Amino acid sequence: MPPPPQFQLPDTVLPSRQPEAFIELRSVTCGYGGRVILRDIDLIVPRGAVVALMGVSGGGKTTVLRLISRQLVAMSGEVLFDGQDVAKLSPEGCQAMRRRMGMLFQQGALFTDLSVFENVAFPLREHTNVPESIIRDLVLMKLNAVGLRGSRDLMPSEISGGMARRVALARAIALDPELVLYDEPFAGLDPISMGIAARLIRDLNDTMGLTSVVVSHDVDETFLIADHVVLLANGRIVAQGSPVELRASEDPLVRQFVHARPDGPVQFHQPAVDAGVDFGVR
Ligand SMILES: Nc1ncnc2c1ncn2[C@@H]1O[C@H](COP(=O)(O)OP(=O)(O)OP(=O)(O)O)[C@@H](O)[C@H]1O
Repeated sequence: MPPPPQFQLPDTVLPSRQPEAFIELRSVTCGYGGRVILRDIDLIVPRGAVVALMGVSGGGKTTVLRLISRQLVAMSGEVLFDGQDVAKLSPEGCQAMRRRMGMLFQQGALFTDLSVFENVAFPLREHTNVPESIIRDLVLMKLNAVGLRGSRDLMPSEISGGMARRVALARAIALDPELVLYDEPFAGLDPISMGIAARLIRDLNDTMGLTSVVVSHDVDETFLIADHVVLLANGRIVAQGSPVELRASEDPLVRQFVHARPDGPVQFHQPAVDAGVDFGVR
């Protein structure tokens, strides 16, 4: 019997569909005071995606957020925001770029002397001249989006930690950003509040047409909502892929991370002199 005909499709028949990059890091090396923290990093955050930055403590996750928001300038390489090299922006250009970002940083606590309403209104009053009636509607819409319209008159001291995080989220999206950067949005939350916060990040991303970058240590919550997970260790991206791909990975470092094992390629003990020497038993 003759062999079946072989078909070879030319490469051009199957276009390689690259997602549109909203944020892109190209060969970025950066650090603080001459100390290199991230070395030759390439990273793409596609428009509309939820991308999670995860990995060992001190691995440089927050540093990536600082690069994107240009609080830190790379030693070499490029950081592109919607195609623009952020290092080349004028002070006005940088301000305009930051207006397109919402940031929910760990230390971004609420103003304790302002009500929930006033906390969310703050960026609108700072950065726009919209009349009071419109500010009211915008604030109530954002509070509604995080489920706290009814809590507008409470003070930060009168709400739970999980609610406070949601108010901070409403404040981060007050100016209708295109990108939201989250630094450890689940830290210190109980499991239920964590689940609510995670769902909110995903829902707001999709309903408001945002792009989100989430730094997190919480594998379960983050894997539930992320499209793409980037694992950072020792100043490099050591793995990346969808949550499903990372869970299925056989790579020892990925396995250690996903299954929260204390030992593996990342050691629990930092380098130290022999314990016997320190404890005087040898
Ligand atoms: N402002 C700074 N000046 C000097 N060194 C810094 C500064 N900020 C961070 N570092 C150092 O850079 C490294 C990476 O810090 P970064 O906060 O980006 O890590 P991370 O992965 O977010 O850590 P964690 O998960 O613990 O928050 C750490 O070794 C840290 O000590």
